[in-house]
Amino acid sequence: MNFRPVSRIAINLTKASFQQTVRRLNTAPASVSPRFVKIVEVGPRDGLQNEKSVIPAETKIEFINRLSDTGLSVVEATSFVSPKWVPQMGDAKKVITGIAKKEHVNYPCLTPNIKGLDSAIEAGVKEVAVFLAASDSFSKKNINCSVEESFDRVKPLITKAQENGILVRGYVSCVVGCPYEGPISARKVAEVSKKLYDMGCYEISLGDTIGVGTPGTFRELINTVSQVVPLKALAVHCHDTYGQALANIHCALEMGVRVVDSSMAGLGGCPYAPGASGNVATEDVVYMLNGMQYETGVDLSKAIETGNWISEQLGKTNGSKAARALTLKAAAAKACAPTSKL
Ligand SMILES: CC(C)(COP(=O)([O-])OP(=O)([O-])OC[C@H]1O[C@@H](n2cnc3c(N)ncnc32)[C@H](O)[C@@H]1OP(=O)([O-])[O-])[C@@H](O)C(=O)NCCC(=O)NCCSC(=O)C[C@@](C)(O)CC(=O)[O-]
Repeated sequence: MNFRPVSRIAINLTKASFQQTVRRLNTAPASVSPRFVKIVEVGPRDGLQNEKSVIPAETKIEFINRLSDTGLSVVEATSFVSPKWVPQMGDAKKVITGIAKKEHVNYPCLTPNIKGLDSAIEAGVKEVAVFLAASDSFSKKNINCSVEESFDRVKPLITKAQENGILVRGYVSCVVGCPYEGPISARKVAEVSKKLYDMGCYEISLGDTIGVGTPGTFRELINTVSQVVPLKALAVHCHDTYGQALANIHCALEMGVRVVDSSMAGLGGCPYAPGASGNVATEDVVYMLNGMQYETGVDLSKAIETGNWISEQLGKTNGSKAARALTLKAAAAKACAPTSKL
């Protein structure tokens, strides 16, 4: 089942009804089927932003096109951030205008400020994401302002995006721990999440930026945040530094969350989160969800092909365990198959 893209529907609405309608439509999959989990693929953005070698725009474009063919309904494509801060994303316009956009896929892009939003609008982007943190120290390192100042920065951005019929997703980073401050309280995360939701973000993605969470901390986190933001508007974004990502996602699913961020081949990491590893691999998430009879719309074999392809382009081993196991299994089966006689 494919997730219904809302941007083209929402664009004709009056501003007053925009926010409510967007929320209703974006949470539709869960209400249509409680077994549907929306996967937000962040590989082209979070996955590649921290790569040291320059990745040609053509490779990024082909990556996104391949992702669009796997059945994913959301592929976060790039970031309109300062190239001085994240050089790898300096080709945002070339990438977003170069892809073959599919009707059933949304292609959100990160925008930290009005300048980024303006560039995104110029490039025809229909959905953007703002990214804040629950930790002042991380916020200062990542976007050069405190958490409080970041609200002043994104408020006019959200308003302008809505005036232009553009959807806004909100990220909250460091939801369990901060690389500079240590543990972060669930109450602080709830406070930032509620403020972002009230400002008009249709979905709040809870980012365990350095992957320190466990099902214990995730349970407390989701319990606390869901008291102020509806569960159906929450997503989880788990880095896998301590090998806890799938367990944390499982915990979130059991609590009713139905949106999961992940990155093909487990690529990723924030340049301003030292020591953090990649995101949970999309292939591993799909494998787990298939086994639990959840629906994602994602074709696992196409996802594995795409993850293997991008890993080859980057000269890396595919970080997905499911992809490695299934690729080896397929190779072994091929080697054992009787050769046909000519
Ligand atoms: C927010 C700023 C811009 C503040 O950075 P600043 O230095 O305070 O900004 P500024 O307004 O003083 O501008 C500095 C220069 O950047 C330019 N500039 C300014 N804005 C833009 C823009 N949008 N696009 C292009 N250029 C821009 C601006 O024009 C100027 O250029 P100059 O005049 O010196 O030539 C900077 O800190 C920044 O870009 N940070 C982005 C960092 C980033 O992308 N981090 C990774 C994404 S977050 C993440 O990965 C976590 C997440 C979401 O995945 C969830 C999780 O895991 O937790």
